[in-house]
Amino acid sequence: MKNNLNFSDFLKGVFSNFDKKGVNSGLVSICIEIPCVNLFDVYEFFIDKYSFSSFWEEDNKMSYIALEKCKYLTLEGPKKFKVAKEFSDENFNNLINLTDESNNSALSKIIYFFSFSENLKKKYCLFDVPGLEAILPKILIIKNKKNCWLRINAHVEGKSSLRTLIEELWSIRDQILNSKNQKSKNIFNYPSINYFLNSLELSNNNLNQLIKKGIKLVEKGSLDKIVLASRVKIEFKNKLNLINILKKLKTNQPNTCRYVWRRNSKDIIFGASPERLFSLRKPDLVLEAIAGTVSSDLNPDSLMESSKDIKEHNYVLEYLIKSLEVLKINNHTKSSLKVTSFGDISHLQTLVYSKINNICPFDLLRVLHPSPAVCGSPKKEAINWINTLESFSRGNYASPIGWVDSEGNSEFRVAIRGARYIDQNLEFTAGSGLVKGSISKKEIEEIQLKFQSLVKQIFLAKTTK
Ligand SMILES: C=C(O[C@H]1C=CC=C(C(=O)O)[C@@H]1O)C(=O)O
Repeated sequence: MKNNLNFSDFLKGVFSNFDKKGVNSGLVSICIEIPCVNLFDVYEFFIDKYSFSSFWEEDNKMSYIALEKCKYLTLEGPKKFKVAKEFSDENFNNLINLTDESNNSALSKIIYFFSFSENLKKKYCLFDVPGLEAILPKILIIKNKKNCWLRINAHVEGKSSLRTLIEELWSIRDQILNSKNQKSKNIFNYPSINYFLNSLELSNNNLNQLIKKGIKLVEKGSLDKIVLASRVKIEFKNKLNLINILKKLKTNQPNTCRYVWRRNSKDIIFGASPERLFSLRKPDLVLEAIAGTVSSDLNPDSLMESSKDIKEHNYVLEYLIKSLEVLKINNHTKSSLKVTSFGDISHLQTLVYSKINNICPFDLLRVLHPSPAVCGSPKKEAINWINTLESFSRGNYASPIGWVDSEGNSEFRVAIRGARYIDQNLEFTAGSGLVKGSISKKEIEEIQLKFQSLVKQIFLAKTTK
């Protein structure tokens, strides 16, 4: 059925559902199952054809490519989670589903990217990002294990515009099925890895000062924990081989979520995040504490004996559990502490499981973000110190990126281990958690390790397919 689906039968089915809805116009959503495809082939084929796109890939879980915006909202100011919820409610209420999909993975989705915090630096610059971007994508190509779907959302006025939309869906379906045979012929001519690494070295001086100030704060007891970050900008005039970077990240950084938010060809955020903020498959909620770091080249099990790393980790874990209490979620269980490898880097990890009924993803976001994994403890004081000490506005670094579906299921990651390609530069940001007992040399090495783990994948992506 997936392969030999017939256009006129499909058209008839959608028209008949449209008639049953008793409307003549509105925001419609149409979905078809398609044969299993390789998302990299598909993304490579479409990436230059659409200005906006987003990519999301988790190992053995639902993954997608979103192309073009059907509905779009951006916002500044403190009400971003409330407004994000309103956007979600309004669009999912209005969306007229003209096809039935029994599989949850295929449901309509709205995708979100928030900024870390309000821009308190008050120095608005050209490359600032919105506090909230919420997008109902026009096209969604979804994959979960061996199953794939294509979904299209658009406003239609009457049957003839619905027919045009179905024809467009059908044409995209044909292009997806042929995308494997149409590889791009771009030549990617990257600078050498030494060029990247030298630029990272140059950032060391300022970083040293920053980390020392952070350590002083926690040693004095002004804060229990603070996560301070460094930003390195490298001129990058070449075209970015994003697909190969994603392939490298998938192979070399397992257990991460590979993400892309491509505002247009000149502004692209990408990375591979190890940090899940939450996963909600109603009623099951999973929170994840990831903090405490070691290079996977060293003995990762040493983390289990590092009191400094365990302390750093426990601030995150305690915060997650407190957040559940704030939301009046009283029952939870937690996994035992373990070390998980994400490629070059290993972290301490604890999972927190619970069941929820009436709590929406935006309540979770409001309470959970920013956790001490990327901010500190106490939260307010840590944010103030971050704004005082870091010389840049974090923008989307360390902020929630994810999706919410029409049933309220949701998944959010923290946008770390990434870079922003902007105005012919590559901008890397990475940080490290400081607690009593942190040693500045080690924290700087940790930040360098985080930079290098991504730089390596970008460099490796320049030639190999
Ligand atoms: C802040 C970052 O990592 C966080 C996530 C995991 C482990 C971390 C740590 O051990 O310091 C950080 O809290 C970053 O990669 O920029």
